[in-house]
Amino acid sequence: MKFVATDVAGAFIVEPEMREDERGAFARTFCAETFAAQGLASVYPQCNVSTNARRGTLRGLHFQIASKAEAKLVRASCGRVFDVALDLRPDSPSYLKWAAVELDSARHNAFYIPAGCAHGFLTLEDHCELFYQISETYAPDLARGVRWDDPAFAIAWPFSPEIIGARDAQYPDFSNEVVL
Ligand SMILES: Cc1cn([C@H]2C[C@H](O)[C@@H](COP(=O)(O)OP(=O)(O)O[C@H]3O[C@H](C)C(=O)[C@H](O)[C@H]3O)O2)c(=O)[nH]c1=O
Repeated sequence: MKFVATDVAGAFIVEPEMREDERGAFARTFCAETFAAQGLASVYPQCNVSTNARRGTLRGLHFQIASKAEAKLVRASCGRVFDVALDLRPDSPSYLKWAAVELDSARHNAFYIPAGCAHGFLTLEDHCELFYQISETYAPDLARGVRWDDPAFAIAWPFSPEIIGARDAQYPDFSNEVVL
C-alpha cells in the first residue's frame, strides 16, 4: 500500500499495490501493522456500506464529536465518487481546509479520513457503492454535519448534486462553536 498525503493533515489516499498474474490481480487493502506504523487508526469496530442508484447523489458532510470522533477508511466498491475530507480540528494546521479524491472501484483506491474531519461524497455515475471501515461505533447523539456548499469551506465539487437528503441540505452555516 502507498500512502499519499493530501492538503488535510493526516488524511491520506491509500493506493493498493496490485500483484498481477495470468489470473488477474491481488492486493492488500488494509493491514493493522502498516496503518499503525503510518500513525493511522488500525482498529475498525464497525464497517458500513452505502448504495447510491443515481449519478449526482451527495451524502454528508458528517462526523461524530468527541468521545466518539471517528477515523474512516472509505473506498468505492462500485462506481466512482468525488470524496471529500474537511478538517474541523481547531488545532490543526489545515483547519477548515478540505481535500478530495476520486475513489474508483476499478482502481481500488481508498481515502483515510482522520478523526475530527467531516466526510462527504458526490457520486460521479449511476450505481455507486461505498464501503466504510470506521474506528468508532455509531453514536447518533454525537453525530453532526456541515453543509456541502457552506461558504466557510468553498469545496470545489465537480457539479451540484441532483439528489441530497433534507438533513444534509439544511445544515446551518458553519460557526466555529462546533465542539468536536
Ligand atoms: C452512520 C450510520 C447510520 N445508521 C443509520 C441512521 C439512518 O437511519 C441510516 C442512514 O444514516 P445516514 O443518513 O447517516 O447515512 P448517510 O447519509 O449515508 O451518512 C453516511 O455517509 C456519510 C458520507 C458519512 O461519512 C457517514 O459515515 C455516514 O453517516 O442508517 C446506522 O444505523 N449506523 C451507522 O453507523
